[in-house]
Amino acid sequence: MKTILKMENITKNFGSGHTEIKALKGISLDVKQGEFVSIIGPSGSGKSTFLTIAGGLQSPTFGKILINNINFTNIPEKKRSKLRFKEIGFVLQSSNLIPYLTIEEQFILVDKINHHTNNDDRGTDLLKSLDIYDLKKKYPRDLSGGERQRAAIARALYNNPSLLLADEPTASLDTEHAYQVVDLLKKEAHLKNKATIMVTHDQRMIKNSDHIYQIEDGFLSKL
Ligand SMILES: Nc1ncnc2c1ncn2[C@@H]1O[C@H](COP(=O)(O)OP(=O)(O)OP(=O)(O)O)[C@@H](O)[C@H]1O
Repeated sequence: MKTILKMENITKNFGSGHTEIKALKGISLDVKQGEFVSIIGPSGSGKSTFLTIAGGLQSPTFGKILINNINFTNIPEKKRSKLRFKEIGFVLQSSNLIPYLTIEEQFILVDKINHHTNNDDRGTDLLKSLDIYDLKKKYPRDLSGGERQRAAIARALYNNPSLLLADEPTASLDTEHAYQVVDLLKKEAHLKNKATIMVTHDQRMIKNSDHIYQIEDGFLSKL
């Protein structure tokens, strides 16, 4: 299977001098098509920093990132954001839905940006599999935190990215919906060949992952 994400010796420092924080200390990781990878670690260990760097939302201090064999670290920002939009789906802790669009309109926006025609079946399937189909005409502000989170997951998947990066996707969900979300992410990885990384501190969610890693104090190790 093709390698979708390749991270080589990634370091991230914040600040300088005696206040410098070394958040990531030389992390290397390959994720292939169809792999579901979980990363666990305590609060402050560097999980969110790792994920945002993997997706090009911030740059590493040192090291190299390749997405589908394209060097993500040294291309111009305009090209990087285009590639990011096409290839990467983010599920972030703050749900990144557009506040003035209904849930179904969020999908239409994705199509417009991509110059695609609307794939109603795909949108319907995703909303149904996350139990939020009946909410499709509502705005994000009218949903509960957990429903918003699931809508953000549906939108990230709708775009059909080759790499899916999910930061604590089950944090605001009850147990039943948490398992439902993880099952869907796994299914997308295995059946639709997506490289998926889920960062979580919930040990219950990492069962059946293809690989499990731990981040501790800025270091990544395989479990
Ligand atoms: N923009 C920033 N400026 C300065 N320090 C930062 C910044 N972002 C993160 N850090 C620091 O880097 C370290 C790793 O933070 P990060 O948010 O990646 O941890 P985390 O494992 O995701 O934590 P949590 O589980 O609590 O979300 C922490 O010490 C944090 O304070």
